[in-house]
Amino acid sequence: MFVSKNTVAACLDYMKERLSPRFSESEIRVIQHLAFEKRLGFSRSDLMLNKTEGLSESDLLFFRDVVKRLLNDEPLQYIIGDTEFFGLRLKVDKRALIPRPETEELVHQIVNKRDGYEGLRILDLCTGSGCIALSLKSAFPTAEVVGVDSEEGALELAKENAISTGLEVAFHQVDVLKWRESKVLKDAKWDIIVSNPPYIPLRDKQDMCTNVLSFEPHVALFVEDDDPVIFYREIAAYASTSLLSGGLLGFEIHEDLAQETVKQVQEHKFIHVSVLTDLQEKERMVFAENA
Ligand SMILES: C[S@@+](CC[C@H](N)C(=O)[O-])C[C@H]1O[C@@H](n2cnc3c(N)ncnc32)[C@H](O)[C@@H]1O
Repeated sequence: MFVSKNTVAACLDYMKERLSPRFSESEIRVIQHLAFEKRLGFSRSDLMLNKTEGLSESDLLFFRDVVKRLLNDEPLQYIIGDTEFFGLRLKVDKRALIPRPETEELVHQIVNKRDGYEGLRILDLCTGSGCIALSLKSAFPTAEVVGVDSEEGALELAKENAISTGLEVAFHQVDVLKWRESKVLKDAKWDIIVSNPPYIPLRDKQDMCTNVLSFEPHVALFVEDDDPVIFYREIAAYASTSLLSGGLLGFEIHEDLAQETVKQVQEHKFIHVSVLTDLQEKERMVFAENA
């Protein structure tokens, strides 16, 4: 037994006591809410109103495991097993990167830029969990949406997310850096190409948190120090041949690499090239249109 009384209140106190050296009060409230929502389907108000309710032994084990894994630096989203992204509940696990709020901003920008368009053909390169592709399908129900990734595990997860959200997106295994050899990409034409590719130079590893480094797939994060914009160069080259005239190219980028990314795009004669900042005021997105 790890709490004196098996009640919701005692369990909340236990979580707070164990987590408070590492997490702020507001973070602990989020953790408590998500853990109780996952295990017992509690809303925030259920949590307030049911403090004297009893918990079973297996419930207590669940909450103890959540605490243990958090103290072992595992990201909360992997422990809970899902996350919310653009209003969709998506499964997440170590097969793919946890979708980030900045990426949600990228999706919002695309939706704003193409609001009201019908029958779009949309390609999401380096799709991971499928978060961008599925969000765009939910925003543009008449669109044909394709997501590609090099990793089998990520693609399995993306397909599971397509099933659980009921959104029809086709996912394919493609090495984006070898797009010239891809049957899926060759000869296809698109209205929108979007990508959040790996963009962290390996040298930045030393400054990164353990919960990212020890749990998230490195293939999703890192690029070689000597060519950190390799994905943008290849994707811009592909997009210049496959985006329709006026088609939109949208990238999430490394905050320090905006100008280098813009250069890759400009070399392919795109027009209306712009850099947008995220909510943290960091240069986070590049947009351009095919001439
Ligand atoms: C930064 S993650 C983005 C995942 C997802 N789009 C998101 O925004 O959360 C980059 C993704 O690129 C994939 N990737 C890495 N190298 C690749 C390659 N050569 N071709 C295609 N996908 C690749 C990784 O598997 C990973 O899923």
